[in-house]
Amino acid sequence: MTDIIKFDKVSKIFEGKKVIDSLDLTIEKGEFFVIVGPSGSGKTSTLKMINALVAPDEGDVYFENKRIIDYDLKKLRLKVGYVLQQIALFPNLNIQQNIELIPEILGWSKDKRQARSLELLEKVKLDATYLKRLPSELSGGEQQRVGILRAIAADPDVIIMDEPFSALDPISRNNLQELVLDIHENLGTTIVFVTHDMKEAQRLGDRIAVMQEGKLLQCASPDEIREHPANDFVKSFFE
Ligand SMILES: Nc1ncnc2c1ncn2[C@@H]1O[C@H](COP(=O)(O)OP(=O)(O)OP(=O)(O)O)[C@@H](O)[C@H]1O
Repeated sequence: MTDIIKFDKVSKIFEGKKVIDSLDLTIEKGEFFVIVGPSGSGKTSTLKMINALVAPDEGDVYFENKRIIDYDLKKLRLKVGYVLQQIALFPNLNIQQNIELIPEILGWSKDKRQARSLELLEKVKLDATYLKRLPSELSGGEQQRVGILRAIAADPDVIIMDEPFSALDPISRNNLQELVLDIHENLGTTIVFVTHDMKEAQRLGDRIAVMQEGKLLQCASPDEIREHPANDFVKSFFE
């Protein structure tokens, strides 16, 4: 296995408080990596370092063996698909335009873009009539499906997802968990997924990083954590 992302003694200070504390973490290519922890533990800040929305105050984050700070920002962001909790489709663009945003920036031809949109919609069981609809004409679960398609449309090297399903009802949530597992299995894309829900973490993750107050408590497979929790906090969080 090769590393795709590496955190090397990374700290972040916000308003005098160390919200990430000397984080060492390696994410392997093709892995479904879940970061879990209570509110305020530093999950989102950690995730945002991968697409340079947050910069470390100490240490370095590496992407494909190159320091994030040495990347051209636009190039980096094209390599990293981003799915947010709030459904972040552009409300005035139709579904097709939303999905084709990055392929268009990358200069794909119209035919290639359209073929990709149709292929992706089919993957999530939405028919071609959805192409011309506006986001407001879709349910929350459907919008989040399209949000995921937009993130994967141009085959990014990594998809980062920040609590993408927490605003959805349990059925949509379950369906979308299946969808990302399916995408992961079929495309083999590295996924870094933030959640505060340990059940979701166990269902999705090849490995889980458990954070508390900016510190990494344990990083291991779900089975390993279940069998050998690093401390009482991890144990109770897992139960
Ligand atoms: N831009 C910012 N300015 C100041 N403080 C911030 C900023 N971003 C995050 N923080 C603080 O850093 C700490 C960690 O926040 P972060 O969002 O990374 O945690 P989290 O584990 O993702 O939490 P949640 O599950 O509630 O989203 C929190 O105390 C938060 O208030």
